[in-house]
Amino acid sequence: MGYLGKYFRRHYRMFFLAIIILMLETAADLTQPYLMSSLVDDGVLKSDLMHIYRQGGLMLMLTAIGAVFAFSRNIISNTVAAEFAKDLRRDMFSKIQGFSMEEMDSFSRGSLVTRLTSDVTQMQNFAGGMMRIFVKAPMIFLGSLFMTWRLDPRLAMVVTAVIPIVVFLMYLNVRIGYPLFRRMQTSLDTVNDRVREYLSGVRVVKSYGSEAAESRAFDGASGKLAYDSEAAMRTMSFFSPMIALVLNLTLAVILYLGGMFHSKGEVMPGQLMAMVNYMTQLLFSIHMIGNIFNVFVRAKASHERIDEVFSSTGGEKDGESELKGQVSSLSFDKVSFSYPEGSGICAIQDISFTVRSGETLGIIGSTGSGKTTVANLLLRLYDSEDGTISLSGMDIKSIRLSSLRRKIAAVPQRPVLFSGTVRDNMLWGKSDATDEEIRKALSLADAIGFVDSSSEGLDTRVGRGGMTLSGGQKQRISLARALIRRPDILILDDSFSKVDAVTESRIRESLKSEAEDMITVLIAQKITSVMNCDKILVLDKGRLCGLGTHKELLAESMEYREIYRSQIGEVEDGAR
Ligand SMILES: Nc1ncnc2c1ncn2[C@@H]1O[C@H](COP(=O)(O)OP(=O)(O)OP(=O)(O)O)[C@@H](O)[C@H]1O
Repeated sequence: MGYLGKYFRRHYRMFFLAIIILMLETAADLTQPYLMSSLVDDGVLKSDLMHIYRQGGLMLMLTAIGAVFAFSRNIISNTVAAEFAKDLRRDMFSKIQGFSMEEMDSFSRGSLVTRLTSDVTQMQNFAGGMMRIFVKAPMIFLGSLFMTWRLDPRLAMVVTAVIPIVVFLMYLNVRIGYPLFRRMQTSLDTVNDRVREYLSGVRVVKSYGSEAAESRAFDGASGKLAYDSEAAMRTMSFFSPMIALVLNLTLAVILYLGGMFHSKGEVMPGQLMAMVNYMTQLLFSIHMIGNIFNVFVRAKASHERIDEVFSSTGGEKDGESELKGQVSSLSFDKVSFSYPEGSGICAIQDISFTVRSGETLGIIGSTGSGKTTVANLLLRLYDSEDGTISLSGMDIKSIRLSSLRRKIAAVPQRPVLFSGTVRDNMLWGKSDATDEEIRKALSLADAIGFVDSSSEGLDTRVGRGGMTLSGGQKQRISLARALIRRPDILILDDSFSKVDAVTESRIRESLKSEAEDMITVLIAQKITSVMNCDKILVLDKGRLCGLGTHKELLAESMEYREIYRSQIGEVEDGAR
C-alpha cells in the first residue's frame, strides 16, 4: 500500500477506536434476533408476560446502546477520514512543489488537479467506509453465518453453498470494473485540462470568436467522460442486482424449507423468525461487501494514480555547496539541451559565452531559437545534458538550489501577479521588505506613478477582484518584484515587450546606475532592446551564430545583420 502506511500510523489510535466501537455495535445487532427468538418461543408461546417484558426491555436497551455506538463511530470515522485526506493532499502538494520541470511536463496540469481533488476524495471515502461499514459487513456476515449454523445446520448449509457463487460474482465485478474506473479518472483529467486551457486563454477565445470550437472540444471531452462513467456504472448496475437476485432466491428457498421443517415440528416459530432475521442480516452484509468492492475498485484506481505522484523519483536534484558573495561571472561552456517531452531536437546546441559582474548580455533570435531555454537552464528548471554552466567558476549543479535561486531574479515573458495588494506581490519577492524598499523598487521599474495614482497606493488590490492592470503595468510590477530582491543576476525575458521605447530606456538607465555589479541577461525580439548591451548572443534554431558587441556583430554576423535589416533597415556604413 506504499505511502498509505504513513497515514495509518498517524491516525491509528482513532482508527482502532472506530473499529472497536464498530465491533460492539455489530455485537448488539447480532444479539437482537437471538433475544427475539427467546421472546417468541419462551414468552409469547408460553404466555410468560415477565419474560416478554424482560426480553423486550433488553432489546430496547441494546437498540439504544447500538445507536450511541453508531453515532460516536460516525463522528470518529468522518473526522479521521477528513484528516487523512487533508494530510494526503498536503503531502501530495508539497511533493508536486518539489517536482522538476521535467516531471511537471510529464503529468498534465489537469491530471494533477484531478489527483489532488477527486482521487483524494475517493481515498477519503474508502478510509471513511473502512471505519463505517467495511469491518461491520464481514463481522455481520461471519456472526450471522455462525448463528444460522447454531440455529439449524440444514438451513445453514443452503446459505453456505450460495457463498462461492456470490464471491465469484464479486470477483468479476472487480476485474471488469477496475480498468473502467481508471479510464473514467483519466477522462476527468482531460475535462480538467480543457477547462484550465479555456479559462487561461479566455481572451483569445473571445477575440477569435471561437467559442463554438471550444464548446465542441469541451463537449468531446465531457462526452468521453460521460461514456466512460456510464460504462463503469453499467458494470456496477449489472453486478449489484445479480448478487441481490441470488441472495433473494436463497431467502425464498430458506423460507420454503423452514416452513416444511416447522410443519413437521422440527423448528419453533421464534427459531424460524430468528433464522430469517439472521439470513436477512447475512444477505444485507453480502450486499454491503459488494458495495465495499465498488468503493474499493474506485479507491484502487485512485490509489494508483496518487502513488504515481508519490513514487515519481525525478525531483529536483539539489547541489551541496553554498554560493557565497557577489556572483563575479556567468558562463556557459559548450552547453546543449533538448526538452524531455519535446520533439527530440536540441533546443540549444553547443552554446558558450561568459559575462562578468556589471555586464549586460543581450540574447536575440527568432521565436523558438532557444532564448528562454538559456534562462531555464540557468535557473536549473531543467538540467543541461552536455556542457557546464558556472557562476563565479562553480558548476551550478553543485550549488544548492535555494542558494542559486536566491542570487537570480527572473522576470518571465508573461508576468504573473498573485491576487492581493501591490504590497503583497512585492513582499512575495522579499518577505521583509519595508515600504521604503518597495517604493524604491517600484520607481526603478517606473511603476510608482500608476500605483500612487490609485487612492489606496501600495494597498491597491491587483489580480482577481482588484485593479485591472494593462500588460505593460503588470510587466513593470513584475520587474519591481524581481528588483526588490537585489539579485546578482537579473533575467529579463522579453520583459519590456509591452512597454514603450522611452519608458524602456528610462528603466534601463536607472537599472544601470542602481545595480552596478549586477549581471543582466536581456532576452529580446527587438534589436533596439539589445543594441547597447555589453555582449549580444545571436541564436538561430538553438545554435550560436554570433557573439559580440552590436558593432562587431554588424560586421561579422550575417544573422544579426539580417535581424537589423528586417527591423531597422539597410545597414549603413555609419552603423557598423
Ligand atoms: N517545455 C517544453 N517542452 C518541450 N519543448 C519545449 C519546451 N519549451 C520550449 N520548447 C521547445 O524548445 C525550443 C526553444 O524554445 P524557447 O522557448 O527557448 O525559444 P525562444 O527563443 O525563447 O522563443 P520565443 O521568442 O518565442 O519565446 C522550441 O523549439 C520550443 O518548441
